[in-house]
Amino acid sequence: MVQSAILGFPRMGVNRDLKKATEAYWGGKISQADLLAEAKRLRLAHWKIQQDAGVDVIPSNDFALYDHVLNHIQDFGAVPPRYTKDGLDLVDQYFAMGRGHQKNGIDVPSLEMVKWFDSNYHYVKPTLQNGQTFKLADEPKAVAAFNEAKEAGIKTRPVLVGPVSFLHLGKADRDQTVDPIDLLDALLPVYEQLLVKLKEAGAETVQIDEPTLVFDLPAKSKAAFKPAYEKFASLGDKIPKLVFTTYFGDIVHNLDVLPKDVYAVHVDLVRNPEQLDEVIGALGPKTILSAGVVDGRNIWKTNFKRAIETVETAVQKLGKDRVIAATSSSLLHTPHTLASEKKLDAEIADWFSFASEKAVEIATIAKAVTEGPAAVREQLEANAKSLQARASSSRTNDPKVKDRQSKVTEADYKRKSEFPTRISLQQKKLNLPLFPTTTIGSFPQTKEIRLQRNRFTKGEITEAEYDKFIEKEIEENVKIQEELDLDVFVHGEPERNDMVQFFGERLNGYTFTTHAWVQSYGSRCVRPPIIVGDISRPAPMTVKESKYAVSISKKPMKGMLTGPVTCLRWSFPRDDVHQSVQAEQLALALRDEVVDLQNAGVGVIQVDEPALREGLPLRAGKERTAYLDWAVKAFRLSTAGVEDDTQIHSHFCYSEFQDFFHAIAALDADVLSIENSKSDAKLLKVFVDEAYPRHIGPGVYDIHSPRVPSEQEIKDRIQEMLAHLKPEQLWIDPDCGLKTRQWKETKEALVNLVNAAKAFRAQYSK
Ligand SMILES: Nc1nc2c(c(=O)[nH]1)N[C@@H](CNc1ccc(C(=O)N[C@@H](CCC(=O)N[C@@H](CCC(=O)N[C@@H](CCC(=O)O)C(=O)O)C(=O)O)C(=O)O)cc1)CN2
Ligand code: MET
Ligand SMILES: [Zn+2]
Repeated sequence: MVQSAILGFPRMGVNRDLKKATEAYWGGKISQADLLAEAKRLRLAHWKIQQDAGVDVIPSNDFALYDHVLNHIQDFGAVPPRYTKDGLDLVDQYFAMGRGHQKNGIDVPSLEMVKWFDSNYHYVKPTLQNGQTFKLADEPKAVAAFNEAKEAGIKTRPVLVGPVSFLHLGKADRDQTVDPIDLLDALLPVYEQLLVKLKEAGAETVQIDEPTLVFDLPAKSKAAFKPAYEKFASLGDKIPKLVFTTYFGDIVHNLDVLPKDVYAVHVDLVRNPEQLDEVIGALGPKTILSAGVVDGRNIWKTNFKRAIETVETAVQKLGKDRVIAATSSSLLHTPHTLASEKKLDAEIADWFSFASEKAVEIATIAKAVTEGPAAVREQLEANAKSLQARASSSRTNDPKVKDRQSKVTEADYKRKSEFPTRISLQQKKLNLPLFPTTTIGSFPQTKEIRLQRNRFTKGEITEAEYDKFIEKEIEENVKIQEELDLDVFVHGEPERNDMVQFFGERLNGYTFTTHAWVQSYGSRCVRPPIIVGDISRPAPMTVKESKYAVSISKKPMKGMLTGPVTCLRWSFPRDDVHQSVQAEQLALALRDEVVDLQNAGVGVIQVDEPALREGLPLRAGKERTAYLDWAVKAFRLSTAGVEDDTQIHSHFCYSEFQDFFHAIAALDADVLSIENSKSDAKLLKVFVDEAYPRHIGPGVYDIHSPRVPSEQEIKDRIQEMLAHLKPEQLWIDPDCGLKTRQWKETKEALVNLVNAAKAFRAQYSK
């Protein structure tokens, strides 16, 4: 029979229960025992959902209190010494690595956190030492979770990040020179012990995630697969059978290192259906194919007909016992359940499927193949009807939008003059000092702000009352910035629930949800709005607040928008229209907003594109070139409508600019602010090597953690930057927006930032 399998389930719970519990624990409101009990309750609830849906293979150890890669860092004894020296207990040590720890005389920043492949999820980077040794934890989380499920009568398949991916996704610690992949021999014994323990606990199979196989790997990483999996093969029955799992791309270019003697190989056939034949051809003689046919990254109902055909194609070649029907990746990237959405238009809701619904889908698909379509006739018919209704719905199509797109010309992508002309006009108007200071946009989203917004959403206060409240917040933000003596102000974004959802709620062509939360990092979640049709702007979206902010401040005020590519990437996009078309529609809507802001007296406008880098196709080549072309064009289309003396800023909070520099330069933004504080100034080198001519503010401190950087630390950062950049092109700012921070630490950090900038200003204007 064809089994159904899920590669991972969202962790937050139906009401973001995990978020609430971890934040309550951090805030000292619940005990560690309470937190762990809540986590246990959630794991069990999530296994039950999958069991009730009829899923055959249910994952365990996909759960994490903060991040699953961080779980491995701790369980493998790969904790950098700065987190072990203070004697924190294991849970607090774990959170210290995730978010830093500054309490009772202990002061450690967090480990670096970066994007998980091309998703909006972030993982904690394994951060390794020269001569790193590994040691398996006394109670590895994978074993504990397996046993926990077993006690509840549920047999699960533990999930591990594989050794090659664990190392490849890691890095050498600051001042260390080790190439992580060289640590393979040191690491493998820990996997062996862990796999043996899982086998002893009763695990028959283990899902071993090696998604790095989808990359163009450096030779050393690629060569590491063979010894690693030969080692596992040599352990025979002492360890569970391995399901070698890849996702988010095709593995055709790396088939020469695909292990032949693993029990099963999983591939993502939603992203890359075309790899099916070649992968089958490269399987070992007994290896099972796990076919990823239900999308782990989007919320559209699965096309049953197509998914079943794909699985059947595999069955024809391999037989029913050598095929598993699975989700394409973990369902981590999808919301918990559609059942929570009480306000969605019924017509549109019928097009969606969230994690809990996908569990039913994958079980249905497996059943259809095993028992024949008659066994699930009703489900197949209902599915075909939904898909047909969506395809023919008038709500997806807007001829006016298409007409405007057809009229875009080359001139629309270009500013009136080149940068040197623009910057001198801007300088005349703005009159900024050397090393101008600014922030990235948002100020703390306080409990009070959320509460008032919640009351407004529920109709407990009127729009006028809510607007008044927001004005008061803006006023307060301006006052604080005056006191801090920053140079370019922001209004603070108090009116925004999220930088993407806010725009989704104001654009035609979008729909949005009330409960469809997806984990972004740690306890932080996003509610991606859903693009269902052609996009247009019915009315200005941000002008009211920015105009008000301008009217009450003596210093230049920066308007704040989310760029077209980021709006696209952090939404659930349509799957029936190419992403470039959706980006262009967003760009045209934003272009009107940019011009409206300028005409309302906003002289500096920041168009954030933090997701531009994350959208870069994972492999170099034609696809990447094409992406960069349309993504850069979308940004330029959204910003090029302004006069020369309007200063366009853009912001990027994900580093790794090496393979990406030319695209950033091609945006032609007057000022860039980029995340830098954790990347050891190395990333700046590319800006020097390429003689980047425009202005740039590499972040001087990490905002993801409540830790306050000292003035000296910030000065050291600035000094490092000056080794690479000219004083007249340097701006001083934090790494990213401050919405997740408390006011206390925000003010303290910004005081230090402004003082550091002033010290350099004094030094350089002598
Ligand atoms: N979309 C997106 N992706 C991104 C980022 C981003 O800002 N947006 N930033 C980067 C890092 N990721 C981040 C992701 C989320 C958050 C974040 O702060 N999320 C908030 C939720 C933001 C939000 O939508 N807030 C809503 C709803 C708030 C809420 O929980 N309301 C309560 C009720 C109010 C209360 O009493 O608190 C409820 O609904 O139950 C609002 O402010 O209106 C959180 O998890 O806490 C920050 C950074 C990368 N990716
Ligand atoms: N303007 C946005 C903010 O400050 C940019 C955030 S990028 C994730 O919140
Ligand atoms: Zn940012």
